[in-house]
Amino acid sequence: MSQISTITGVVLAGGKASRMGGVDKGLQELNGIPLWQHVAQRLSKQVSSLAISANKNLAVYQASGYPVYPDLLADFPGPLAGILSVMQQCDAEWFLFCPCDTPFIPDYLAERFVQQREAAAVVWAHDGERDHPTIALMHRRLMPELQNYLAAGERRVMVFMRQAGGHPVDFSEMKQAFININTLEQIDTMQRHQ
Ligand SMILES: Nc1nc2c(ncn2[C@@H]2O[C@H](COP(=O)(O)OP(=O)(O)OP(=O)(O)O)[C@@H](O)[C@H]2O)c(=O)[nH]1
Repeated sequence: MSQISTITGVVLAGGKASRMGGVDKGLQELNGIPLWQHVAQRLSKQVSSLAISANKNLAVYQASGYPVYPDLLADFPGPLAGILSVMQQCDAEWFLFCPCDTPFIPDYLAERFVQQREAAAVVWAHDGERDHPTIALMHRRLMPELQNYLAAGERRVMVFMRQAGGHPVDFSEMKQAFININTLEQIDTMQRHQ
């Protein structure tokens, strides 16, 4: 993998899932498999180790054998809080973050991120239409900047990543792989149309 030898993949499963009525989104099943596992299966083939960021049902996630890192910042909700908390608990250099609600991510995410990173400390996926800032390859040297950003009351992922000198990486040929699931009705519809 050119200039990056090891990457820790992280499934982000620690959100509130308010659009699902507050259930644990990662544990909702699509075709009999929990959403987080769909992502883990695709991600684990691309990285040297895998971890899970979760805040509820920790024992269920831990039963998978992967390390599970809860958020350490109770007052800082949002994906960036999960990202920072993982970096504080896991000393890997490079992380490939991916939300638990994108079950069809490409199997060449890491490869393309590494190839097209140039010198950036963070890059994220762009599907040709939309940015996906929580699908991102990120270096731990951004930790202090991220800490300051959150401490200043900021939450927006995209704003932070641009400010940190990052850039999007194009995956427009695989736009459908970035479908994300936010409601239980969406899961229902997908299963009915298969
Ligand atoms: N660790 C952690 N992950 C989070 C947090 N908030 C969101 N995420 C994750 O970030 C990804 C994108 O989250 P969103 O869909 O924007 O938020 P959500 O809480 O999952 O869902 P909504 O409340 O319906 O917006 C998902 O994988 C979430 O699990 C958080 O506070 N901590």
